[in-house]
Amino acid sequence: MIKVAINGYGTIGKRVADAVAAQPDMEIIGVSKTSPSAEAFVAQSRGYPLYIADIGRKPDFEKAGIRVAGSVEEMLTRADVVVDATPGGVGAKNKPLYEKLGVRVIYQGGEKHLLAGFSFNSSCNYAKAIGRQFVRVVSCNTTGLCRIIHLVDTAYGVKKVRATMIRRASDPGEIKRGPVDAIVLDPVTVPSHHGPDVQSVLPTIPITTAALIVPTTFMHMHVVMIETEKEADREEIIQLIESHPRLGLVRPATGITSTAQLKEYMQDLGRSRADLWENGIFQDSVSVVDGHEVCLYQAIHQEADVVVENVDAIRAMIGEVTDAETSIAITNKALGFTAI
Ligand SMILES: NC(=O)C1=CN([C@@H]2O[C@H](COP(=O)(O)OP(=O)(O)OC[C@H]3O[C@@H](n4cnc5c(N)ncnc54)[C@H](OP(=O)(O)O)[C@@H]3O)[C@@H](O)[C@H]2O)C=CC1
Ligand SMILES: O=C(OP(=O)(O)O)[C@H](O)COP(=O)(O)O
Repeated sequence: MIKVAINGYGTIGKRVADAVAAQPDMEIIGVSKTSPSAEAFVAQSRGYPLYIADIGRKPDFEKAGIRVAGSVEEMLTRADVVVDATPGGVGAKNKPLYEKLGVRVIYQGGEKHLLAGFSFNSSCNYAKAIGRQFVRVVSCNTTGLCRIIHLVDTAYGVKKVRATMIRRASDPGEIKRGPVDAIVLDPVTVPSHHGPDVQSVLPTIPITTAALIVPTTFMHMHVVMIETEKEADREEIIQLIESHPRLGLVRPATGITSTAQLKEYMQDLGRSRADLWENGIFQDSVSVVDGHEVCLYQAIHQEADVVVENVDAIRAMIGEVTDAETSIAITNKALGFTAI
């Protein structure tokens, strides 16, 4: 069993922990937080040993009725792989400790590519992660872009990509973030970080991205336009999406035309935390213009799509499963996840 520690048991960390615990070849040996808030109670109820960054705060946790297993450093020494899901920038501060202990670490998209020196997406470059000490799972939007661009590139060759990300303002529980009544250009300049981030996984893809933030919490929405080398065919693209384990089709018959309805659909399907792990590609939006430009809308659930990628990254770093298809199949099966 691969021993996994989650350093940072928040929005992403708590989901990765549950996904890891469901795998046949992995176990959670500990999760960490800095403060005794609700997620600490969740960790305790799930039976995950809880470690804390500042051991001097142990009495605060114990007063709240939360058992503390030890310090983060103690947790790290017991792990084969650490998933660092601390807030963006904290992972960089943790690196000297990881280097000192010689432990394998997966960073998240809030950290810079150079911190790990390798950016990961299961469908694009799984095998290149084998044996690495540091890997970065790219951000949620970048993950969604990489999945669809790689599919189209493999089928037709990609000449150029243009994508606009309409981004959710905050995660549902983040009460202090906005905007409440605005459309924010994030950033005002073009490209947004997503284009260069896609190139950190798919270096040969010419891509320009723009990003705006709107006052919602459910998911991001992408407008994607991909110019192809070879002539593309709409029905064939739909079939390719249907056979991809991390791409889903939002079918016209569902009547779903929004992120809100898609989230409700996941909830009603009984998905853990109503999570959409796959790209939610609106089938009716898939079009081919002039034979060489693939256009589509896709919903990306910011809290969910990177979770399954983290699980595959763990397996790749350990190197016992050497191909992406096998790892993806194990991950999906353990979660009971079949793309919509
Ligand atoms: N949320 C999202 O939509 C997505 C986020 N990401 C990336 O994932 C990473 C994590 O983001 P997210 O889950 O949203 O963040 P959260 O703020 O939800 O969670 C961060 C967690 O880290 C803990 N923490 C903070 N500092 C430390 C520390 N020094 N040592 C150990 N634990 C610590 C926090 O505990 P406490 O609360 O007790 O301080 C909290 O549990 C970021 O890089 C982000 O960019 C990627 C894709 C999507
Ligand atoms: O990885 C994400 O978005 P991104 O792909 O736009 O960087 C997550 O939604 C986190 O975004 P945030 O930095 O607004 O919390």
